[in-house]
Amino acid sequence: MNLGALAGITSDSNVTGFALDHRKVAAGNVFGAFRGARFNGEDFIAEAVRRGAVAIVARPEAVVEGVPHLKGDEPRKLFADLAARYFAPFPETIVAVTGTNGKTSTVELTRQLWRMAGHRSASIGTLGVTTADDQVSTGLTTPDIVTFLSNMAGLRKLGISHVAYEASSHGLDQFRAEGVKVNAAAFTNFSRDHLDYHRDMDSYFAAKMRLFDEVVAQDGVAVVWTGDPKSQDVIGRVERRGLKLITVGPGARTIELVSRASTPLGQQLILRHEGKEYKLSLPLIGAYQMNNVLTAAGLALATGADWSTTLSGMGRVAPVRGRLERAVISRAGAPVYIDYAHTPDAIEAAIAALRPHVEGRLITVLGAGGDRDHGKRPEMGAVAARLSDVVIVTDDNPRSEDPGVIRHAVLQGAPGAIEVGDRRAAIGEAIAMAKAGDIVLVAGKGHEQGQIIGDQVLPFDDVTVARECAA
Ligand SMILES: CC(=O)N[C@H]1[C@@H](OP(=O)(O)OP(=O)(O)OC[C@H]2O[C@@H](n3ccc(=O)[nH]c3=O)[C@H](O)[C@@H]2O)O[C@H](CO)[C@@H](O)[C@@H]1O[C@H](C)C(=O)N[C@@H](C)C(=O)N[C@H](CCC(=O)O)C(=O)O
Ligand SMILES: Nc1ncnc2c1ncn2[C@@H]1O[C@H](COP(=O)(O)OP(=O)(O)OP(=O)(O)O)[C@@H](O)[C@H]1O
Ligand SMILES: N[C@H](CCC[C@H](N)C(=O)O)C(=O)O
Ligand SMILES: [Mg+2]
Repeated sequence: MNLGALAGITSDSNVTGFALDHRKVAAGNVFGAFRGARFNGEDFIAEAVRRGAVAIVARPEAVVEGVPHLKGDEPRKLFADLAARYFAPFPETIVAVTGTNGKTSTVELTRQLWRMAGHRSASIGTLGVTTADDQVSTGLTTPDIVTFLSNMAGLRKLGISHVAYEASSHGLDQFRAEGVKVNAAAFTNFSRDHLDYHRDMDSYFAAKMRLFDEVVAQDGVAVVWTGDPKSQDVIGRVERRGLKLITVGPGARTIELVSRASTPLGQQLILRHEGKEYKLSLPLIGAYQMNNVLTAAGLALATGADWSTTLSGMGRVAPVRGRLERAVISRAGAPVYIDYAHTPDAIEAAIAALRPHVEGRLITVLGAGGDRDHGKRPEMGAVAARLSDVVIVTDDNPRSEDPGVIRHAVLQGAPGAIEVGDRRAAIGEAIAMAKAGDIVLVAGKGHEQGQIIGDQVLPFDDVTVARECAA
């Protein structure tokens, strides 16, 4: 593609791609030079040009010599828009989900509901790029903008018409998922996380709200879960911008949750839609999974699905990997659940999901990630201690930090807890102590396949380890 046509300048250069990292620049690439958390990409401009970059997208103040300088006050946004022109076309129906917890679950459930309605659908998020036939990991929840746009274009080439993606606060803040038309955007909930990256809760919330204020199309739809303290705030913004609004949850206008009762294998819901009541047997346990299913149903309706197809789809959803996944039943008869809870609110939601099924004790195994929000550690410990009968504090991706220091921080909130650093030993101990009627919850890693220690990723899968410990 011609640079002149792409960027609206005079240039005959041929554009062969887009690069964010100067080490990945190939001849003919447009290089985006951005200031990041660790490096200033502007320091690599000269090197990128030497490697064959045909244009540089950077702040007006940056120094660019030898090739056109495409200037933007928000250079990541400009880069995204140019890259989108290069990678287009994209799937015709695209929706995004934000919120502290529930994004992965909601995009995956949306993908399933679309599929059951006869569409070729995909999701992009923490689990990678998922289609009906395949799952490919990208390493991040919201991939970098080049990966994001090339994946979107690739999905369209595969014949996928519907895509749901996770918009993390980092991703929104760094313009990592822009340039495609977003037909609908959903809000799941808001609570503490990522205060290592965002200054405070207000700026964390503001980052998420870019999805509704700027990213979703002006003729798009907002889907809001009503059961969160921040829901009204989101609804207010959506109404001010004049977006169409779909609400789901308690007191909601579109899909109202009238009542909910746990059943051994799931939950029985009464829903109200357009004045009529419907009974739904949801094959997933836990209130939080119901929140995500209803939000996914809101997205399905927002993108043209009819109610009866959506309702019957909700009754047939398959579990999401690593979210309240029952790994094994121990020899003593205690079920062992794996859940990706890694925030205080998520620990509370995961425990609340299991409580109705506990006859004896709830034994929770948890840790907290290294190089992430420090303040959430004692809060996670405190929630686990308050709501469980036994707590075992262990390691969960210590990354560059001393694992003992992280455990100590979690234990500050859970003074009576048992400390077992090695995660396999901790899971083993929980399973060994569990009796019939007890339930073991192993929180924090869900679908993850590795334990990150320093720069190494050691193979580790909670589900497999739980099965091995129970064997
Ligand atoms: C803090 C953070 O979000 N960092 C992400 C961000 O990096 P950055 O822009 O700050 O990059 P930087 O390393 O400071 O470098 C600045 C610029 O110089 C460039 N550079 C850098 C070095 C060099 O030699 N040459 C070069 O060109 C970089 O490519 C970059 O463009 O942009 C990069 C590319 O888009 C991401 O890979 C990187 O994710 C890091 C690895 C990460 O761990 N991110 C996590 C915290 C994250 O994003 N998590 C969220 C939320 C999780 C959730 O709750 O779901 C996610 O969406 O996954
Ligand atoms: N609607 C919800 N309300 C409260 N907690 C939830 C909700 N949905 C999920 N959770 C909790 O959060 C965990 C992670 O869920 P999920 O992976 O869907 O969230 P996420 O927002 O994608 O997380 P991440 O920020 O890591 O990408 C679940 O295992 C569960 O413990
Ligand atoms: N997307 C989240 C995942 C956390 C998962 C947990 N296992 C951890 O390492 O803290 C993050 O990167 O903060
Ligand atoms: Mg996720």
